Amino acid sequence: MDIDWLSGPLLQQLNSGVILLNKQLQVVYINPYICRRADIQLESVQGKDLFSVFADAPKAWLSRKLNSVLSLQSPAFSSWEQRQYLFKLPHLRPVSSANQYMAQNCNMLPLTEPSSGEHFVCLLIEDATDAYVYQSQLQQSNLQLQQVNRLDGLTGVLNRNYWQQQLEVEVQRAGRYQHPLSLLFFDLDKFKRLNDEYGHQAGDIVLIEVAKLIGSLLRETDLFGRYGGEEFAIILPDTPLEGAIEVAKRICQRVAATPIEYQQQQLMTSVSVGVSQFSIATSADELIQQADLALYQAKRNGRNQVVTYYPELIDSLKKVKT
Ligand SMILES: Nc1nc2c(ncn2[C@@H]2O[C@H](COP(=O)(O)OP(=O)(O)OP(=O)(O)O)[C@@H](O)[C@H]2O)c(=O)[nH]1
Repeated sequence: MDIDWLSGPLLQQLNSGVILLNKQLQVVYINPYICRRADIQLESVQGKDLFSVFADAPKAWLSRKLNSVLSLQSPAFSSWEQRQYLFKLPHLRPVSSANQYMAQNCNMLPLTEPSSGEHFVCLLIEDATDAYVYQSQLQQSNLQLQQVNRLDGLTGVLNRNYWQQQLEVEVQRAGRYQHPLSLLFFDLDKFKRLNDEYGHQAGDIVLIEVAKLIGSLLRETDLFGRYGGEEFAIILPDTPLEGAIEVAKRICQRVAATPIEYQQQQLMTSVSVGVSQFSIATSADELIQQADLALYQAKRNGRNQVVTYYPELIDSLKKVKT
């Protein structure tokens, strides 16, 4: 059966793009799908160089690819994942779609006219905008999920797991570049009493507000995490001991001076802070232990104050415990 009649209507109605080029990469044919989107008339572009018709196409890369299809007589493919688009064409998704141009998959096929033996290259262009948009949304959701997995659900500061990973990173960085690094450990004072007196919900609000207040006193590069129930920790990169003590004192003063609104009541709280520094401590674990010991000492000294770790502290605490 002769099916020559098929090609005309098919090319007219095909829901993908077809561009036929000769060996000089001049336009022989462009189907209506592309003409409509590129706002061109076939008659006015026939015989013109592809890159004069589509001035934004990646000329060096695409002409190399098309010439290799012609010389090797083997097909080539360009995916939207590799190059989002070859030709700047509008897509048919709603305007709200973030992607301005049609993402494209493009097959490049070598063709030979049977009677003359002349070689051509045919580009078949498929709209891959849906796949592009879905993948972008997926990446966005994964990113959000990753963020959520790093944060403490109640206070929004870093969770313990992620905070500890960051401490390892910062300790390695400080060791490698000989940068100062300090650590603050702090714990709300008499928090059990506050919970018992005003209820657990009031306790939660206090944790949220204290975390917010302290977060506002820190630098962008400081890493603020929730270590346990009412215990928090802050990594201060590039911060020597004196700077860390200053931050710790500021935290102590501001928390003690800031009432927290809860059901028309003003709740007062305070924190005790332990400070340690990388140089005396030589690992992440040691930094934590030393800040924790200093915090313990701050509690023993009467709370609402800052204590810096010093090596003799271990002995004095051992004596207390025995
Ligand atoms: N509301 C609330 N309370 C919490 C949360 N996590 C821990 N807590 C409470 O925090 C209290 C901690 O009590 P303790 O360890 O005795 O410490 P403290 O009362 O603060 O006493 P000091 O630390 O010695 O000043 C407990 O009552 C816990 O139930 C939380 O997420 N929300």
